[in-house]
Amino acid sequence: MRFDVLTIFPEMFSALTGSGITRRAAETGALQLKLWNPRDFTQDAYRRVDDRPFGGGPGMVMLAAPLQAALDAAMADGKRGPVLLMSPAGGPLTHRKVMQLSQLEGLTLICGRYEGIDERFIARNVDEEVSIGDFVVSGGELPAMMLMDAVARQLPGVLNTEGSATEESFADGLLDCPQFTRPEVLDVDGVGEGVPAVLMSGNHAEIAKWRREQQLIRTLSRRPDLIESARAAGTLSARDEATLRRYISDAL
Ligand SMILES: O=C(N[C@H]1CCCN(c2cc(-c3ccncc3)n[nH]2)C1)c1cc2ccccc2[nH]1
Repeated sequence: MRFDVLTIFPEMFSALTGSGITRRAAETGALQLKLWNPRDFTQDAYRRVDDRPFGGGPGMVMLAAPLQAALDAAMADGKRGPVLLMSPAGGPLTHRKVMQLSQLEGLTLICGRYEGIDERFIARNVDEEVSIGDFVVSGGELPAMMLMDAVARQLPGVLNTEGSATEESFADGLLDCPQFTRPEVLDVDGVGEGVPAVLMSGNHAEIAKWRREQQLIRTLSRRPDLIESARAAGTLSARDEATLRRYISDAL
């Protein structure tokens, strides 16, 4: 999948292509990233990408022209899917949205800085605004990298075990179960903490049952809204509902 990203800080994206799963995805070509710096498309000697806001007020606003020239160059390099603006005002990035985006051939992401982008550029070019949460960070770059990381994990061949992508948290709308690894007894402040016996049993049916129950219990206690969504989506089985009822009655 091809990502075209407009940013005045292209060097930030080495965090995505320089390590881990997304580094391997970039090396194998599963994830293709092309960065377009509006500063490279300025016409003035100072390579200006921002200016003072009309109407006054603090800070600076990103100029439309350099962004437009950078976007036009990206499009000339091959139109790739919708143009998304990373913004707190956007629709929430959810697992469902990530799955939808992962089906596309490509995406163009706009990363704003300063106090924002001239609205005329947004109105003319942006298909959709996407938010990673109700908070403001210094620029759209980190939100863009989070979106690309989440999408890349859903691309064929990116995760080692196919099961990971489908089994990971949110894939079935629930939070993840607790994970344990060696040592079998972990010395914490002189106290040996063990691992749930079922995980050491080798009984894969019982392990799967325990993990599903833990997912349900964790989700009910931390994100009950996700239980309602899963119920509405019809992804809770009769056994799941029985587990939830048992947990609730035990908690009363
Ligand atoms: O686009 C905006 N700001 C630009 C310039 C300042 C840094 N930017 C930014 C994007 C985000 C962001 C993106 C996606 N999800 C959460 C936050 N935080 N900060 C990009 C922006 C800031 C803002 C604040 C309230 C409502 C809407 C808003 N849009």
